[in-house]
Amino acid sequence: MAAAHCFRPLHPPPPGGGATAFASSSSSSSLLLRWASGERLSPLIPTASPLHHRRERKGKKGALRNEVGAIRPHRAVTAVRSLQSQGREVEAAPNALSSFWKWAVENGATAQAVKLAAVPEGLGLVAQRDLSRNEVVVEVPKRLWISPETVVADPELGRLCSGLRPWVSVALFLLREKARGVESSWKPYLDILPPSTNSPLFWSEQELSELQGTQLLSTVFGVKDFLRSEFLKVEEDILLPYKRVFPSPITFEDFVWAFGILRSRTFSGLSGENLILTPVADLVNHSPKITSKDSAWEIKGKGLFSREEIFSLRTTVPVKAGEQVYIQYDLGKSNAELALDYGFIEKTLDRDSYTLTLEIPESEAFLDDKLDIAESNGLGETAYFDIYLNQALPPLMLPYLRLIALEGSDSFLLEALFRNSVWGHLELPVSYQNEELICRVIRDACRSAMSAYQTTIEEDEAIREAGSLDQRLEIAVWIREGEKKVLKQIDMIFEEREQELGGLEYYQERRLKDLGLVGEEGEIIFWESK
Ligand SMILES: C[S@@+](CC[C@H](N)C(=O)[O-])C[C@H]1O[C@@H](n2cnc3c(N)ncnc32)[C@H](O)[C@@H]1O
Repeated sequence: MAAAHCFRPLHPPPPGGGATAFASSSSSSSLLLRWASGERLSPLIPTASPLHHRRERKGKKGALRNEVGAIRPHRAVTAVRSLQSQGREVEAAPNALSSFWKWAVENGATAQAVKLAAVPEGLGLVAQRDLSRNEVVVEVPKRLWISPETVVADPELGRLCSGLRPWVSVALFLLREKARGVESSWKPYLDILPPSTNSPLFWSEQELSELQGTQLLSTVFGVKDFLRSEFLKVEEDILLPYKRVFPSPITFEDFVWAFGILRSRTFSGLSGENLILTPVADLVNHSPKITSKDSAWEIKGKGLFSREEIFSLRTTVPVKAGEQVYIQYDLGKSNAELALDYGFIEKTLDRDSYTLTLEIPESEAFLDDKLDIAESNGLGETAYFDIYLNQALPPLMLPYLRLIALEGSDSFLLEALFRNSVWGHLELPVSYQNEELICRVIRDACRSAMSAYQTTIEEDEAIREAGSLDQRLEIAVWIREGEKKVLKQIDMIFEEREQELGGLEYYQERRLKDLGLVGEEGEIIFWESK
């Protein structure tokens, strides 16, 4: 199977490349569904990804005693000959770790009771003593951050990169510094960065083929396509014309690497202009066991009189000596998002999701009215609904579906007279015909999406249970199994609904009850004179 021979557009076809839209079999219907996930993720991609649970704003929490001792380089030097990165042995210069710690300390980084060490996740931070919750473990002064400000202050890149998206300018900074080799003052940091992660952005065609039929695959194609167009722009405007600044060629793969580094190493809430790489703090790994919503980081002033900002990383749970300090990267991310951003998944079912994309077709006779109603309720011509395993459907989904499916004799609800009350009506079944249509279209779409996968849920389970999977294959199997389970769940919800259609109460019946013309059991009420 060659799934990845080309990148798909930002609006990718549905999983497996089948038909994009599903018109209902009713010839009069214009209900249109589009199934894809890439569309929503991709336009947001330029902002580097959140790494950890969001703190409302970059907080300057006033002066804080610098209570941490300097990192002593010798503490960091564990016997690491090669860094194990995501199951792959990555050759690292023997002294890379110690050089990195020495460099970080010389530039003002401090750490409390943690050492840098090789861990199953690559590199990580290991507690040197018992740590309580909320203890500061790493502090990184601003001069060690790599941010859009760093680029602006750069004598060569500052001018060249003005006007670029913040993440693109930081990516170019990383690539320029990498190319400078020993000339770069950032070399010790660049030397410990992994050459890739297990994000599907770095997978081979053969590895990607294991994702056949998945939304994640569509998203990967969409992101790659987006990255390619960004790369072609910077190549034309900066890389080729300014050979003096970029003497050696920068490839698309280099650009994807820089993007992957930003995506996997920036903390939640630090995106756009606030995007920063924070060497040392960015070595902290994620644990699914940490479910605390407490933020692990803040930005504050260093010392009582210093104005310099520092990035401060804390524990969010107690940690025993010798154990790794972990944080929760983002409670709100699905497994597909975790895979794309960081190259791992959580083996918990509540991260499995499927994004349902619904669209009011442009050909729709009542497009303006439907759009007006959707917009008044915080939705648009296209709406995305993340559906999670074992969770109820998003509350706005059914009203939106009923709105798209309104036609024929139900169209009176679109009249201006109903504008203030129509959403309330759409929250409940409108008519047998309307409700049946949405059930049929959703179930058809589920079946069509399911047919695009090359394995069944049972086959994936068997593959997983057989064990000893390569990490990337394990991600692929988990993702495709999870998506199918969610699709099956959606199908079952609408199957049950289909069976209930005859017993549901519809708009006209509710209206007659409101007018007192029909009783609770549907019986006609007569007014008889005594
Ligand atoms: C912010 S960096 C953490 C430092 C990283 N381990 C290193 O060696 O540079 C995030 C990356 O660490 C790895 N990582 C973090 N938590 C992980 C986990 N729970 N399972 C697998 N990999 C993890 C992933 O490669 C992820 O992209």
